[in-house]
Amino acid sequence: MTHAGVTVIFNPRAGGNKQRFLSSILQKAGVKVELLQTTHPGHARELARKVRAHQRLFVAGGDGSLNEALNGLLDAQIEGHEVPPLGIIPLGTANVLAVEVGLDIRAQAIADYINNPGQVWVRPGLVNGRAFFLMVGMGADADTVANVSLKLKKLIGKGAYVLEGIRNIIFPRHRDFEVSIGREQYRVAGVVATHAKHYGGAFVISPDASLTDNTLDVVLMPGSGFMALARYGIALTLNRLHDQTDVSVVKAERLTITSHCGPAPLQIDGESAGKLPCEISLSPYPVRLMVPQAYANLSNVAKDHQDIPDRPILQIAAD
Ligand SMILES: Nc1ncnc2c1ncn2[C@@H]1O[C@H](COP(=O)(O)OP(=O)(O)OP(=O)(O)O)[C@@H](O)[C@H]1O
Repeated sequence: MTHAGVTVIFNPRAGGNKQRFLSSILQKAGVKVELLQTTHPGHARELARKVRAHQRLFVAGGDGSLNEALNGLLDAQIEGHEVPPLGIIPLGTANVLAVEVGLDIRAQAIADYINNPGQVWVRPGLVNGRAFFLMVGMGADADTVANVSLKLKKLIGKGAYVLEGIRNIIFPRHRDFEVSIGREQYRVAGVVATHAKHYGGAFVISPDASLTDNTLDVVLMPGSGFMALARYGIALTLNRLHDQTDVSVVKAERLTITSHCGPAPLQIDGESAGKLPCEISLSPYPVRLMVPQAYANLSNVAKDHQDIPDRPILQIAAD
């Protein structure tokens, strides 16, 4: 990759303030960066929209900040601009995208990645017009994200999600959805449409999913009782959710989901955002994601094997 200027969007609230860790990474990388600090939720989107294509843009924060920056790039693309490649400096609580692409979280490894990233093309997901890199979910997971105590998250990090998740298994709020994929209809208690293998950290939700595929894996969970929800939760922590006998994983480019239990919340890349009904598809605007070299090489080997072109095929006018 050529040595373009580096812009870093930093969320000082991600994962508690990790400014010192960021300074140490940038010092080790030895690059001069333009550092843009967010001052409010949604700010990363505004900042990313203005970063031009000749820069390399890194988001120092969690998956939520990365999602905002991704949406800023989508805004810029819709306005007709070329956009910069996007990378992650993982400072958040769960950092699922960093886990997905195998980015080591030690300062020196991140510094090496900043200086010498690989690159893959990704067609982000779109849900009701909002872009996502990782996943969109509804049911116990979205209720958990919507109701997690921010005070507790500050104190115990991911543990706050575990406690709220258990509460939502015992006292489920929303668990009756209808998923339409092509001509098929599924009545389920929970669903996650994922572009990533990983979920909630290092848990594997769908081993066949890939950020660089032109499909999403739709994980359908029909069981709505306490025992079923508890089993799904435990199976997820053992990376075995996908092979529960009542769970199915369907590959899809487009789906719609409606609620039979009122205006249920959505979680998008781990943040609570919007409510059902929703339409999910893949964005016609691909982005360049900066990843560790090993991940880029593996993706390219897989592409050679499957004869997939370098840049994703656009389907703007299709179906
Ligand atoms: N200056 C700020 N003050 C308050 N909130 C902010 C600020 N900048 C960004 N945010 C918000 O912080 C939220 C959480 O950020 P982010 O996802 O990056 O960190 P995290 O939640 O710790 O990590 P993860 O998503 O990996 O669990 C985002 O929704 C974002 O809108």
